[in-house]
Amino acid sequence: IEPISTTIAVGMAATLTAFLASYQNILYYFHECCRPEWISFNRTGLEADLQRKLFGQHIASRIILKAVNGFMSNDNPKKPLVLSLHGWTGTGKNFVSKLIAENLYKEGMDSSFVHVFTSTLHFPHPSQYDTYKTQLQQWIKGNVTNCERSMFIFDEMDKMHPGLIDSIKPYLDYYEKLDGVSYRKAIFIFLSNAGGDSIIKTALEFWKAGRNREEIELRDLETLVSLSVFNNNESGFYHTSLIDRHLVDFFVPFLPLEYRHVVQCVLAEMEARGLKPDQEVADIVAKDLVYFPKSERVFSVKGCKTIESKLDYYT
Ligand SMILES: Nc1ncnc2c1ncn2[C@@H]1O[C@H](COP(=O)(O)OP(=O)(O)OP(=O)(O)O)[C@@H](O)[C@H]1O
Repeated sequence: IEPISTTIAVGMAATLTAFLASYQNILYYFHECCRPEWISFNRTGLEADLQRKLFGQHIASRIILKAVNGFMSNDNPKKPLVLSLHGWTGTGKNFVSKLIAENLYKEGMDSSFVHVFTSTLHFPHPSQYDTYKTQLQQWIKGNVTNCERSMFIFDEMDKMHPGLIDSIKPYLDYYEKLDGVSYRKAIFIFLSNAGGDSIIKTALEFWKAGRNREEIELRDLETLVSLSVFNNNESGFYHTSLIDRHLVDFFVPFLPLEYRHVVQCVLAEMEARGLKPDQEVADIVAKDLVYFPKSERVFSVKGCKTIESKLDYYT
Protein backbone atom coordinates (compact mmCIF):
# COMPACT_ATOMS: atom_id res chain seq x y z
CA ILE A 1 0.00 0.00 0.00
CA GLU A 2 1.40 3.42 -1.05
CA PRO A 3 1.58 6.12 1.61
CA ILE A 4 -1.25 8.63 1.30
CA SER A 5 1.19 11.47 0.52
CA THR A 6 2.44 9.61 -2.59
CA THR A 7 -1.13 9.09 -3.80
CA ILE A 8 -1.89 12.80 -3.33
CA ALA A 9 1.33 13.80 -5.11
CA VAL A 10 0.58 11.48 -8.07
CA GLY A 11 -2.95 12.84 -8.24
CA MET A 12 -1.72 16.44 -8.19
CA ALA A 13 0.85 15.73 -10.89
CA ALA A 14 -1.84 14.17 -13.08
CA THR A 15 -4.12 17.16 -12.54
CA LEU A 16 -1.28 19.56 -13.33
CA THR A 17 -0.41 17.64 -16.51
CA ALA A 18 -4.06 17.66 -17.61
CA PHE A 19 -4.27 21.38 -16.85
CA LEU A 20 -1.10 22.13 -18.81
CA ALA A 21 -2.33 20.03 -21.72
CA SER A 22 -5.65 21.83 -21.88
CA TYR A 23 -3.90 25.20 -21.42
CA GLN A 24 -1.64 24.31 -24.33
CA ASN A 25 -4.67 23.31 -26.42
CA ILE A 26 -6.30 26.64 -25.67
CA LEU A 27 -3.08 28.37 -26.63
CA TYR A 28 -2.90 26.40 -29.92
CA TYR A 29 -6.48 27.35 -30.54
CA PHE A 30 -5.97 31.08 -30.20
CA HIS A 31 -2.38 31.54 -31.25
CA GLU A 32 -1.22 30.48 -34.69
CA CYS A 33 1.30 27.69 -34.50
CA CYS A 34 2.96 25.18 -36.77
CA ARG A 35 0.31 22.50 -36.33
CA PRO A 36 -2.41 20.91 -38.45
CA GLU A 37 -5.03 23.06 -36.69
CA TRP A 38 -3.46 26.00 -38.52
CA ILE A 39 -1.79 24.44 -41.51
CA SER A 40 -3.65 21.90 -43.59
CA PHE A 41 -4.18 21.69 -47.29
CA ASN A 42 -7.72 22.16 -48.58
CA ARG A 43 -7.57 20.53 -51.99
CA THR A 44 -11.20 21.07 -52.92
CA GLY A 45 -10.93 24.65 -51.72
CA LEU A 46 -7.96 25.36 -53.97
CA GLU A 47 -9.60 23.63 -56.92
CA ALA A 48 -12.79 25.65 -56.47
CA ASP A 49 -10.87 28.91 -56.04
CA LEU A 50 -8.79 28.32 -59.16
CA GLN A 51 -11.91 27.48 -61.12
CA ARG A 52 -14.09 30.29 -59.88
CA LYS A 53 -11.71 33.12 -59.10
CA LEU A 54 -8.82 32.83 -61.53
CA PHE A 55 -9.77 33.95 -65.02
CA GLY A 56 -8.18 33.00 -68.32
CA GLN A 57 -5.38 30.87 -66.91
CA HIS A 58 -6.25 27.29 -67.81
CA ILE A 59 -2.61 26.14 -67.97
CA ALA A 60 -1.50 27.78 -64.72
CA SER A 61 -4.61 26.58 -62.95
CA ARG A 62 -4.01 22.95 -63.92
CA ILE A 63 -0.30 22.95 -63.06
CA ILE A 64 -0.74 24.68 -59.72
CA LEU A 65 -3.41 22.28 -58.51
CA LYS A 66 -1.43 19.23 -59.60
CA ALA A 67 1.81 20.53 -58.12
CA VAL A 68 0.50 21.63 -54.73
CA ASN A 69 -1.77 18.62 -54.37
CA GLY A 70 1.01 16.18 -55.22
CA PHE A 71 3.42 17.86 -52.85
CA MET A 72 1.02 18.13 -49.95
CA SER A 73 -0.13 14.51 -50.33
CA ASN A 74 3.44 13.30 -49.95
CA ASP A 75 4.48 12.91 -46.32
CA ASN A 76 8.09 12.53 -47.24
CA PRO A 77 8.98 14.84 -50.14
CA LYS A 78 12.54 14.61 -51.41
CA LYS A 79 12.88 18.33 -51.92
CA PRO A 80 10.86 21.48 -51.26
CA LEU A 81 8.23 22.44 -53.81
CA VAL A 82 9.60 25.14 -56.12
CA LEU A 83 7.23 26.87 -58.51
CA SER A 84 8.28 29.50 -61.01
CA LEU A 85 5.41 31.71 -62.16
CA HIS A 86 6.00 33.68 -65.37
CA GLY A 87 3.92 36.16 -67.27
CA TRP A 88 2.87 39.66 -68.16
CA THR A 89 1.94 42.12 -65.43
CA GLY A 90 -1.48 41.86 -63.77
CA THR A 91 -2.24 38.36 -64.99
CA GLY A 92 -2.63 36.73 -61.57
CA LYS A 93 0.77 35.57 -60.34
CA ASN A 94 0.51 37.22 -56.92
CA PHE A 95 -3.17 36.39 -56.84
CA VAL A 96 -2.51 32.66 -57.31
CA SER A 97 0.13 32.72 -54.58
CA LYS A 98 -2.54 34.19 -52.33
CA LEU A 99 -5.02 31.45 -53.27
CA ILE A 100 -2.43 28.79 -52.44
CA ALA A 101 -1.69 30.42 -49.09
CA GLU A 102 -5.39 30.69 -48.27
CA ASN A 103 -5.94 27.00 -48.87
CA LEU A 104 -2.91 25.96 -46.89
CA TYR A 105 -2.81 28.30 -43.93
CA LYS A 106 -5.81 29.20 -41.86
CA GLU A 107 -4.47 32.75 -41.74
CA GLY A 108 -3.76 32.90 -45.48
CA MET A 109 -1.28 35.58 -46.47
CA ASP A 110 -1.39 36.91 -42.91
CA SER A 111 0.07 33.68 -41.60
CA SER A 112 3.37 34.07 -39.82
CA PHE A 113 4.58 31.12 -41.91
CA VAL A 114 4.15 32.92 -45.23
CA HIS A 115 7.02 35.20 -46.19
CA VAL A 116 7.15 37.58 -49.13
CA PHE A 117 10.27 39.21 -50.57
CA THR A 118 10.36 41.75 -53.34
CA SER A 119 13.79 42.14 -54.89
CA THR A 120 13.72 45.88 -55.44
CA LEU A 121 12.12 46.55 -52.07
CA HIS A 122 14.01 44.24 -49.76
CA PHE A 123 17.35 44.14 -51.55
CA PRO A 124 17.68 47.60 -53.11
CA HIS A 125 21.38 48.45 -52.65
CA PRO A 126 23.91 46.56 -54.75
CA SER A 127 26.67 47.48 -52.31
CA GLN A 128 24.96 45.51 -49.56
CA TYR A 129 24.51 42.19 -51.30
CA ASP A 130 26.85 40.37 -48.95
CA THR A 131 24.78 41.50 -45.97
CA TYR A 132 21.51 40.63 -47.75
CA LYS A 133 22.87 37.22 -48.58
CA THR A 134 23.66 36.36 -44.97
CA GLN A 135 20.39 37.83 -43.74
CA LEU A 136 18.36 35.94 -46.30
CA GLN A 137 20.01 32.62 -45.47
CA GLN A 138 19.59 33.14 -41.75
CA TRP A 139 16.04 34.16 -42.28
CA ILE A 140 15.09 31.15 -44.36
CA LYS A 141 16.85 28.86 -41.91
CA GLY A 142 15.21 30.49 -38.89
CA ASN A 143 11.75 30.31 -40.39
CA VAL A 144 12.00 26.71 -41.53
CA THR A 145 13.45 25.72 -38.15
CA ASN A 146 10.39 27.33 -36.62
CA CYS A 147 8.00 25.62 -39.05
CA GLU A 148 8.92 23.16 -41.77
CA ARG A 149 5.72 24.02 -43.65
CA SER A 150 6.85 27.57 -44.39
CA MET A 151 6.09 29.29 -47.66
CA PHE A 152 8.43 31.80 -49.30
CA ILE A 153 7.31 34.03 -52.15
CA PHE A 154 9.99 35.88 -54.11
CA ASP A 155 8.55 38.62 -56.28
CA GLU A 156 10.50 40.19 -59.17
CA MET A 157 12.74 37.17 -59.31
CA ASP A 158 14.13 38.29 -62.67
CA LYS A 159 15.52 41.39 -60.99
CA MET A 160 17.20 39.48 -58.20
CA HIS A 161 20.98 39.70 -58.01
CA PRO A 162 22.80 36.49 -59.07
CA GLY A 163 24.59 36.36 -55.72
CA LEU A 164 21.29 36.30 -53.87
CA ILE A 165 19.86 33.63 -56.12
CA ASP A 166 22.98 31.61 -55.47
CA SER A 167 22.53 31.98 -51.75
CA ILE A 168 19.08 30.38 -51.76
CA LYS A 169 20.01 27.51 -54.08
CA PRO A 170 21.00 25.01 -51.38
CA TYR A 171 17.56 25.26 -49.77
CA LEU A 172 15.83 24.24 -53.00
CA ASP A 173 17.89 21.12 -53.54
CA TYR A 174 17.51 17.46 -52.64
CA TYR A 175 19.49 17.60 -49.38
CA GLU A 176 18.06 15.59 -46.54
CA LYS A 177 19.25 18.20 -44.07
CA LEU A 178 21.41 21.32 -44.11
CA ASP A 179 23.05 22.11 -40.77
CA GLY A 180 20.48 19.92 -39.08
CA VAL A 181 17.48 21.55 -40.74
CA SER A 182 15.29 19.89 -43.37
CA TYR A 183 13.81 22.21 -46.00
CA ARG A 184 11.90 19.47 -47.80
CA LYS A 185 8.44 20.48 -46.68
CA ALA A 186 8.80 24.16 -47.51
CA ILE A 187 7.28 25.83 -50.57
CA PHE A 188 9.15 28.40 -52.67
CA ILE A 189 7.27 30.46 -55.24
CA PHE A 190 9.20 32.66 -57.65
CA LEU A 191 7.34 35.34 -59.57
CA SER A 192 8.67 37.10 -62.62
CA ASN A 193 7.74 38.85 -65.84
CA ALA A 194 10.54 36.99 -67.60
CA GLY A 195 9.26 35.13 -70.61
CA GLY A 196 6.11 37.26 -70.68
CA ASP A 197 6.84 38.48 -74.21
CA SER A 198 7.08 34.98 -75.60
CA ILE A 199 3.89 33.92 -73.87
CA ILE A 200 2.15 36.90 -75.47
CA LYS A 201 3.59 36.03 -78.87
CA THR A 202 2.16 32.53 -78.68
CA ALA A 203 -1.20 33.71 -77.36
CA LEU A 204 -1.39 36.26 -80.17
CA GLU A 205 -0.56 33.64 -82.80
CA PHE A 206 -3.42 31.49 -81.55
CA TRP A 207 -5.74 34.48 -81.57
CA LYS A 208 -4.76 35.48 -85.11
CA ALA A 209 -5.24 31.93 -86.31
CA GLY A 210 -8.74 32.05 -84.86
CA ARG A 211 -7.88 29.26 -82.46
CA ASN A 212 -9.38 28.91 -79.05
CA ARG A 213 -7.14 30.21 -76.26
CA GLU A 214 -7.88 27.08 -74.25
CA GLU A 215 -6.15 25.06 -76.94
CA ILE A 216 -2.79 26.53 -75.91
CA GLU A 217 -0.82 23.89 -74.09
CA LEU A 218 2.19 24.04 -71.86
CA ARG A 219 4.39 22.53 -74.55
CA ASP A 220 3.45 25.39 -76.92
CA LEU A 221 5.06 27.80 -74.49
CA GLU A 222 7.75 25.94 -72.65
CA THR A 223 10.63 25.97 -75.14
CA LEU A 224 9.99 29.47 -76.42
CA VAL A 225 9.70 30.96 -72.96
CA SER A 226 12.65 29.01 -71.74
CA LEU A 227 14.78 30.43 -74.55
CA SER A 228 13.62 33.98 -74.04
CA VAL A 229 14.27 33.85 -70.31
CA PHE A 230 17.67 32.36 -70.98
CA ASN A 231 18.65 34.99 -73.52
CA ASN A 232 17.50 37.86 -71.40
CA ASN A 233 20.38 39.65 -69.69
CA GLU A 234 18.42 40.34 -66.55
CA SER A 235 16.87 36.94 -66.02
CA GLY A 236 19.54 34.78 -67.64
CA PHE A 237 21.23 33.88 -64.42
CA TYR A 238 17.97 32.94 -62.79
CA HIS A 239 17.39 30.58 -65.65
CA THR A 240 20.81 28.96 -65.75
CA SER A 241 21.18 28.59 -62.03
CA LEU A 242 17.73 27.39 -61.05
CA ILE A 243 15.66 26.26 -63.97
CA ASP A 244 18.42 24.45 -65.84
CA ARG A 245 19.59 22.77 -62.69
CA HIS A 246 16.15 21.31 -62.14
CA LEU A 247 15.70 23.07 -58.85
CA VAL A 248 12.45 24.51 -60.15
CA ASP A 249 9.82 21.77 -60.18
CA PHE A 250 7.15 23.51 -62.17
CA PHE A 251 7.33 26.27 -64.70
CA VAL A 252 3.95 28.02 -64.70
CA PRO A 253 3.07 30.36 -67.60
CA PHE A 254 0.42 33.06 -67.21
CA LEU A 255 -1.36 34.15 -70.38
CA PRO A 256 -2.11 37.82 -71.11
CA LEU A 257 -5.69 38.75 -70.25
CA GLU A 258 -8.30 39.69 -72.82
CA TYR A 259 -11.21 42.10 -72.59
CA ARG A 260 -13.65 39.39 -71.43
CA HIS A 261 -11.31 38.45 -68.56
CA VAL A 262 -11.05 42.06 -67.49
CA VAL A 263 -14.84 42.20 -67.39
CA GLN A 264 -14.82 39.08 -65.18
CA CYS A 265 -12.26 40.74 -62.89
CA VAL A 266 -14.46 43.83 -62.54
CA LEU A 267 -17.55 41.74 -61.75
CA ALA A 268 -15.55 39.75 -59.18
CA GLU A 269 -14.29 42.93 -57.58
CA MET A 270 -17.86 44.25 -57.32
CA GLU A 271 -18.92 41.04 -55.64
CA ALA A 272 -15.98 41.22 -53.25
CA ARG A 273 -17.12 44.70 -52.26
CA GLY A 274 -20.65 43.52 -51.62
CA LEU A 275 -21.95 45.40 -54.66
CA LYS A 276 -24.48 43.94 -57.07
CA PRO A 277 -22.51 42.82 -60.15
CA ASP A 278 -23.35 45.29 -62.92
CA GLN A 279 -22.42 44.20 -66.44
CA GLU A 280 -22.82 47.71 -67.81
CA VAL A 281 -20.38 49.25 -65.34
CA ALA A 282 -18.03 46.29 -65.87
CA ASP A 283 -18.02 47.03 -69.59
CA ILE A 284 -17.33 50.71 -69.00
CA VAL A 285 -14.41 49.93 -66.69
CA ALA A 286 -13.00 47.31 -69.06
CA LYS A 287 -13.29 49.67 -72.04
CA ASP A 288 -11.36 52.28 -70.15
CA LEU A 289 -8.24 50.10 -70.06
CA VAL A 290 -5.55 50.07 -72.70
CA TYR A 291 -5.13 47.01 -74.93
CA PHE A 292 -2.33 45.86 -77.20
CA PRO A 293 -1.05 45.30 -79.90
CA LYS A 294 -2.14 48.71 -81.08
CA SER A 295 -3.90 47.51 -84.20
CA GLU A 296 -5.73 44.50 -82.79
CA ARG A 297 -6.21 45.59 -79.17
CA VAL A 298 -6.44 42.03 -77.82
CA PHE A 299 -4.67 42.00 -74.47
CA SER A 300 -4.92 44.33 -71.51
CA VAL A 301 -1.67 46.21 -70.95
CA LYS A 302 -2.04 46.04 -67.19
CA GLY A 303 -4.01 42.82 -67.02
CA CYS A 304 -6.50 43.16 -64.18
CA LYS A 305 -4.14 45.22 -62.09
CA THR A 306 -5.78 48.64 -62.02
CA ILE A 307 -9.36 47.38 -61.70
CA GLU A 308 -9.62 48.12 -57.99
CA SER A 309 -8.83 51.82 -58.31
CA LYS A 310 -10.79 52.21 -61.55
CA LEU A 311 -13.88 50.77 -59.88
CA ASP A 312 -13.63 53.39 -57.13
CA TYR A 313 -13.99 55.97 -59.83
CA TYR A 314 -17.04 54.44 -61.50
CA THR A 315 -19.10 53.39 -58.48
N1 LIG B 1 -6.21 35.89 -64.00
C1 LIG B 1 -6.83 36.61 -63.03
N2 LIG B 1 -8.01 36.22 -62.54
C2 LIG B 1 -8.63 36.93 -61.59
N3 LIG B 1 -8.16 38.08 -61.05
C3 LIG B 1 -6.97 38.51 -61.51
C4 LIG B 1 -6.25 37.81 -62.51
N4 LIG B 1 -5.12 38.48 -62.76
C5 LIG B 1 -5.12 39.53 -61.96
N5 LIG B 1 -6.22 39.57 -61.20
C6 LIG B 1 -6.60 40.63 -60.24
O1 LIG B 1 -5.69 41.70 -60.40
C7 LIG B 1 -4.93 41.90 -59.22
C8 LIG B 1 -3.47 42.11 -59.59
O2 LIG B 1 -2.94 40.90 -60.12
P1 LIG B 1 -1.59 40.24 -59.62
O3 LIG B 1 -0.97 41.08 -58.56
O4 LIG B 1 -1.83 38.83 -59.28
O5 LIG B 1 -0.73 40.34 -60.93
P2 LIG B 1 0.76 39.83 -61.19
O6 LIG B 1 0.68 38.87 -62.33
O7 LIG B 1 1.35 39.32 -59.94
O8 LIG B 1 1.44 41.17 -61.71
P3 LIG B 1 2.97 41.70 -61.58
O9 LIG B 1 3.80 40.88 -62.52
O10 LIG B 1 2.89 43.12 -62.04
O11 LIG B 1 3.37 41.57 -60.14
C9 LIG B 1 -5.15 40.65 -58.38
O12 LIG B 1 -5.14 40.96 -57.02
C10 LIG B 1 -6.50 40.17 -58.81
O13 LIG B 1 -7.51 40.84 -58.08
